[in-house]
Amino acid sequence: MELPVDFKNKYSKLLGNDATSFFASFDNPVEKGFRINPLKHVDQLVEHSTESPISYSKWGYYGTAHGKTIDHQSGLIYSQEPSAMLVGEVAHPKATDRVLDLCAAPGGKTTYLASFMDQEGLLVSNEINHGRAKVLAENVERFGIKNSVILNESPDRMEKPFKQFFDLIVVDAPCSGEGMFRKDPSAMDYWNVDYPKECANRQKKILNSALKMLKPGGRLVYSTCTFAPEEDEQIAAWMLSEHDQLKLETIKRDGDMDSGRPEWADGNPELTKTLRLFPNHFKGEGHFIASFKDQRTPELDENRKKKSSKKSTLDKEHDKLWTDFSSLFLEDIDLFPKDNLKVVGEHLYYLNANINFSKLKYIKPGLDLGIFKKNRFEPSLSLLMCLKKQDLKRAVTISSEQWRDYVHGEVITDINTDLKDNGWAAVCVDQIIVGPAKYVNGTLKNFYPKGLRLNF
Ligand SMILES: C[S@@+](CC[C@H](N)C(=O)[O-])C[C@H]1O[C@@H](n2cnc3c(N)ncnc32)[C@H](O)[C@@H]1O
Repeated sequence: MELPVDFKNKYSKLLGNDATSFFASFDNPVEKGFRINPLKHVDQLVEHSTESPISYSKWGYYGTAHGKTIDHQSGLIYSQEPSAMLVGEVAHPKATDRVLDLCAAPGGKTTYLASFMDQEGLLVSNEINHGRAKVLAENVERFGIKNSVILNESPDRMEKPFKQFFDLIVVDAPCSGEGMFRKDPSAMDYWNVDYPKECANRQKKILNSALKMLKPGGRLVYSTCTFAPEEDEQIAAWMLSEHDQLKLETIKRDGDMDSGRPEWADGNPELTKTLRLFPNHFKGEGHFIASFKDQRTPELDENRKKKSSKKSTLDKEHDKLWTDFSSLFLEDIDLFPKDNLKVVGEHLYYLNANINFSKLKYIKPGLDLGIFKKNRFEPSLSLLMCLKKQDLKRAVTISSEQWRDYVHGEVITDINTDLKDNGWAAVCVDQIIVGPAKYVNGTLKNFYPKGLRLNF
């Protein structure tokens, strides 16, 4: 790979004897990986092998994730480069935390964080770029994250509505992307020797906003996919010197992981608590991670455990349509307590938190359960994706050959089911829920979203 001359000069100086193997590693193949989604509670993948587990990731495996498969399309797996998995591991939220993923698209870190949270707590995923935020929403939908909000905001506009709100914030910052040169050589096109400094200025702005949203006592995990000290150790050093309340937490390292280099910043020995991944030492792309803890005493938050009153906040008509649907479709209608439901436009959303959306641009103000259409309720793919088969009263199992016809958008005719009445059904392949359909006189009318349909 032809690396920029200025890049080679810079890292020859910084790395000394190690520079030769560092540059040589850019000619090695990219390491691929995928993760299993624990929210799906499915024991076995259909099309992927789990022979090569990644030691430091609870859900990670080496190997390629294939897109046009039941595993991927139903959210059983998420394709992620092995180094990026470590960011989620370091962040490691508690199930009940309020978590913000501030630079979230396409959703690699968000889906990792959700894996720890077991559908509890609150996960707000924000992406500044509208097109990328839409992709993020699709990935969150497929992964089946129940307690999710997706925003399309710039971090500074979030400071006020979310003042000291989050227990954990992940800033997977936009960066000069040097660690991705091998995976995506086009990242070299906009690289120049001053680019890391420009990125560092933007990172400081994003981090200042993030810190305003962090609760006293909270944690902030910062990561980049670049080798540039300006965006890595120097940003960590700046965080410590500008914000007295912050301390670095030691990130546990295996032998092939490097620590941050104090001498590449202000010499503060604390910086060895940060983590660097070099592709000539580690089986993955280049990454940097720092984990900060706010030292102040957490304030008690009395409003946190809002108890469900089972009282509907919906108007009478919407309440009836949802109740009619959910009592026929779900084993337990309290999976979505009524005081956490709200109608926005014609859509019904579930959200287990009080967020004032009036000044926020959002893609999804909660889990999109479905849409009200003239006297009926139509369930969404997002609703089905966050359920387990045992949550359902109405499921129809099809074969994996029929699945190809289903995601292609066809009516499924040759089915074997105990269902007697026509109406909504979840389409399943074994234990895996793959999407919605309407059971009509022995056939399945296809409601797989048009925008997601696949051609084989
Ligand atoms: C490294 S990527 C995030 C990857 C993501 N966390 C994942 O794991 O899939 C950085 C993201 O920051 C977004 N971004 C760019 N400028 C930003 C800004 N000023 N504030 C917040 N985010 C920004 C980019 O659009 C990009 O999606």
